[in-house]
Amino acid sequence: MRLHNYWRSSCSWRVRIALNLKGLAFEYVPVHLVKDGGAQHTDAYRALNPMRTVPTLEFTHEGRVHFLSQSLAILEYLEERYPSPALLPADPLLRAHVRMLSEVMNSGIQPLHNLSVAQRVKAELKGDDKAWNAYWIERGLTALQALAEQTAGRYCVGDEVSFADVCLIPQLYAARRFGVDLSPYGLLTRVEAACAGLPAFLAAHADRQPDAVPA
Ligand SMILES: N[C@@H](CCC(=O)N[C@@H](CS)C(=O)NCC(=O)O)C(=O)O
Repeated sequence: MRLHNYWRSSCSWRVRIALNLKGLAFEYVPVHLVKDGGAQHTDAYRALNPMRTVPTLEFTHEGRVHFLSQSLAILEYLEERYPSPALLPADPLLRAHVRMLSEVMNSGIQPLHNLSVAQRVKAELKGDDKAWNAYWIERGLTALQALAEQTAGRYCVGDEVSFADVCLIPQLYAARRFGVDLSPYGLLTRVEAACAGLPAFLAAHADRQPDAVPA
């Protein structure tokens, strides 16, 4: 498998964690989102992913090369193809809770602070992109924590790592990056601390990737 991704892209990071948790080796293919206007906008990359976003997972299945994008679709594919260890609970209701929390981040937070959105807020609307990002992240994390209170154990849903935790860790990194005060989010940062020591999470961390830029 080859993962076309970027070190501090939260969506890429989700897939790196899931691949690591499932023990799946992958080749790291960096896609620089900023340098020279962004490699995601090149014809070569658009042929793999017309949405011009990372991640894209490239792999061969039954003799054909596939390019799968949309991080949650990739997580679902990995879960079905490589079910152990499970990243969704067996119980249908708890699975729905995991998906609900994941979607809060996937469709309710990340798209609003995505690079191309923030770039337009700044360039076209002459707005404060950092304040814009922080606003949507805070609003989303407040909802996320209230929702997670229904199910949290050691992790977001019970005591097993799930998609929700896989989405949470990069989301909190992005929150800090945009100056969000995480002190009101005790439940979320407690789950983050529980994940932090797990090897799969450690290896997937943005700062440890080959294309990471030291602070
Ligand atoms: N829903 C997509 C979102 C992908 C996405 O927005 N990726 C960001 C990085 S986290 C990106 O590539 N942004 C590039 C840009 O906005 O130009 C997914 O989950 O994969």
